[in-house]
Amino acid sequence: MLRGTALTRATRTRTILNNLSFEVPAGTTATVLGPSGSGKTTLLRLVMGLDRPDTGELRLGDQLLSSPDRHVPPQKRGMSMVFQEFTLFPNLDVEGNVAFGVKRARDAETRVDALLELLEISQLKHRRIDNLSGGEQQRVALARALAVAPRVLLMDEPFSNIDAMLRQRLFERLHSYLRANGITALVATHDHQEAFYFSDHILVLKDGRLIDHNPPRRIYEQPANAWVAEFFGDTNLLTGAELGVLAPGRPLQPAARYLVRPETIELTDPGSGAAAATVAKTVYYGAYQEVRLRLEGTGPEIRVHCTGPKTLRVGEQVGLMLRTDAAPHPINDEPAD
Ligand SMILES: Nc1ncnc2c1ncn2[C@@H]1O[C@H](COP(=O)(O)OP(=O)(O)OP(=O)(O)O)[C@@H](O)[C@H]1O
Repeated sequence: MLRGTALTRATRTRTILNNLSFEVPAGTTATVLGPSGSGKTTLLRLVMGLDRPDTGELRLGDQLLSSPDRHVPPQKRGMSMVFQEFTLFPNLDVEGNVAFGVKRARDAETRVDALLELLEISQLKHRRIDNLSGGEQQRVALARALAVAPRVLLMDEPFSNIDAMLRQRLFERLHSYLRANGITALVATHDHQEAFYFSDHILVLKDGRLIDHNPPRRIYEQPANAWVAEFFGDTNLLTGAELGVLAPGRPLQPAARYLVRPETIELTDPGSGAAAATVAKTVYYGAYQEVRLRLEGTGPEIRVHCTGPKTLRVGEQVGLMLRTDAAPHPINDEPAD
């Protein structure tokens, strides 16, 4: 278990990490998600031991790694970190880079070859670093970090330079590899799709505070507040009174606000459903069509994601209702810390 307790890191003028407490169970992957400048890299550097907390403690299992008066140096933590800007050795080839920390191990060559294969860079084995693409260098950096068989792998935006198709494939393989080898991982990203795919838990950071810390489905369906709801996807934030129009008979608090995800609203033929609306705008996203609706009478604009072959057009009349299996989540606007 990697455990941070009340970690704070500040400069003279500002607080970068504010009283962070979290747990990452051994062998699981957690992503650290947040907008640019929210403190993700600082948290990873602190876990790696490249930076020290001003207050709080960091432990791996029973071992105290960091506290205001104790600091285990990075090379003694059994961790590897893949940085946002790659730090490869330009004078060595790909193999030399990946083998750097394991040269003396008996199975070094097999281990290096297996990692090159895992990350689809075997064909680059004898290439120089300085003529590789950004995505290729990223994979070399990842292979090098795994080669030393770390207990904990820290990755800062590890797939930012890799195209979507390859990224998906590498995700799957890396995920299985981490699981099979019992490696605990902490991955910083600002891409929520990447976080959904990859994580057992997501740590959501905003302005240096941990505002949500839960498995992906919980974060998407029952986020800590409206900001988290919006960061993780399109939202409708409706009062109980507004939502009641789409879901008659549901027990709702009229003045409370509810999160209603766009895919939990069903469009029906005009004249059917719970309410009537007109299509005000549509955007095509491939897997679904986003439709913005104006309810008859007054009321908020409603966003709906429609799948299937039917294309809706601006001005068209539709019926709509909350899906019977949807569970609207009451939203609390106070940060949950
Ligand atoms: N050594 C430092 N001195 C002063 N400010 C710092 C220092 N390190 C980080 N910061 C500031 O702390 C904030 C958090 O930085 P950090 O790099 O951790 O954010 P991030 O979430 O990783 O951002 P990005 O997604 O852009 O990489 C930023 O506003 C940054 O400018």
